[in-house]
Amino acid sequence: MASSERFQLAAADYALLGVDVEAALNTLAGIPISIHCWQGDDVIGFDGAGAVSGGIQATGNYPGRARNFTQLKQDIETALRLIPGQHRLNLHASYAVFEPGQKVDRDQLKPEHFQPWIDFAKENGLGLDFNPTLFGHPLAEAATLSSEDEAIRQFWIRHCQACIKIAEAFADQLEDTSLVNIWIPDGLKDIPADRTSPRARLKASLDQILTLDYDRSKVKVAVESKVFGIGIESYTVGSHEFYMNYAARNQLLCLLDSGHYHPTETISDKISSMLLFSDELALHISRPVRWDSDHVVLYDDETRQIAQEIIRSDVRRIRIATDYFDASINRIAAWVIGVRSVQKALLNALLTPQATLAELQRQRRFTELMALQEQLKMAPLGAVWDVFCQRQGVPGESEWLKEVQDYECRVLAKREEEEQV
Ligand SMILES: C[C@H](O)[C@H](O)[C@@H](O)C(=O)CO
Ligand SMILES: [Mn+2]
Repeated sequence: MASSERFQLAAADYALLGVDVEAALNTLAGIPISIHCWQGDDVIGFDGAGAVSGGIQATGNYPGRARNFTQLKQDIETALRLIPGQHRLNLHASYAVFEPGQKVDRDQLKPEHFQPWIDFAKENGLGLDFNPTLFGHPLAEAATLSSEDEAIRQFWIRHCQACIKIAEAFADQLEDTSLVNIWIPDGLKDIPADRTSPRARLKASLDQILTLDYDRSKVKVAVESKVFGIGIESYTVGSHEFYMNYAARNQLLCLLDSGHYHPTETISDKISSMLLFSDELALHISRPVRWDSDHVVLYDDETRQIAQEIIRSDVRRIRIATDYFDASINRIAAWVIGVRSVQKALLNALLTPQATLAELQRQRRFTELMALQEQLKMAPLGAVWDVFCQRQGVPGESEWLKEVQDYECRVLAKREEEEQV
């Protein structure tokens, strides 16, 4: 059966449930995802300041890692051709592009070091988001914004302020707001004697960062918590309670990463609570497997639940980003699978008869609610997704991988050969 016929049948099925498929497709086309640049090179960056650190790890050794701006840009362009819709690019400060001999340390970064990225964003109609990089650097070996060493703490404060100014340049040049997300790896391997002092120093550091004069209508600052990391198993300075309170008191965005909570704790359950108290919320959609392992996002239960909560709340108040890094598979495929999975989950949520389900819950008709929720799992989502891809000019489910494999032979394999010469 032709895809258009399958689509017509699917649309008719959804109409019986009271769902308007065309409206769902229009909404989906307008939801940007901030795609993390760091999947392309295993979070290494270009500034050569140090290997990835801070309790995060990209495991695997798949050939073809991007080694420089030109390669990473080419890989991102390839992935974008296989991802439907118009999106954003999420950069880390460690991806600054320096002219030969012009390298500066992270506290001295300026917008000019990101001009090639801004130009790239303009060419591709992308928004830009940003992250100070407080890991993979000699001054991040112990602690950063919570450091006992005043010189180190000030270095990272300057770095964060520099990043806010860079994001302001993104916003100005792209005429679009930019999110700056602060995540730090500070914590302790073993049982602390003093939990308060590092948190007090982190609070003072954030306060100092925010004394910077910047345009809050253009740059949105977010803070990202974590329950633990490798090597900091016993105590994380930037805990959820710390940042949730800090964000609320300072009108910042709280960023929820799906890998940063206890294994049975889900961020899908947090979205509705957060939005009752904040105008906006930021998300890192990841896939933790037993720990914050940053596996590629799949169309799995929690991703679907997150998407349901985004759609049931207000998608315009939520800044959605991906965050994972898998070095064991083709990195372009990793981007494509992860971002398309988030989009499929959003489509599924948009094709859900939300009002009917909510009414069943309100009337406490839980048997019917459960039966309908199960019925919906069999709904013909795939036929609608294929047409979405077609209309957006990207390959469908059974077609995109061929293009990645072709790119692997033409481009990625050559990188390995060049590296060996
Ligand atoms: C590289 C990112 O900034 C990092 O993944 C951070 O967002 C995080 O989630 C750390 O676990
Ligand atoms: Mn994250």
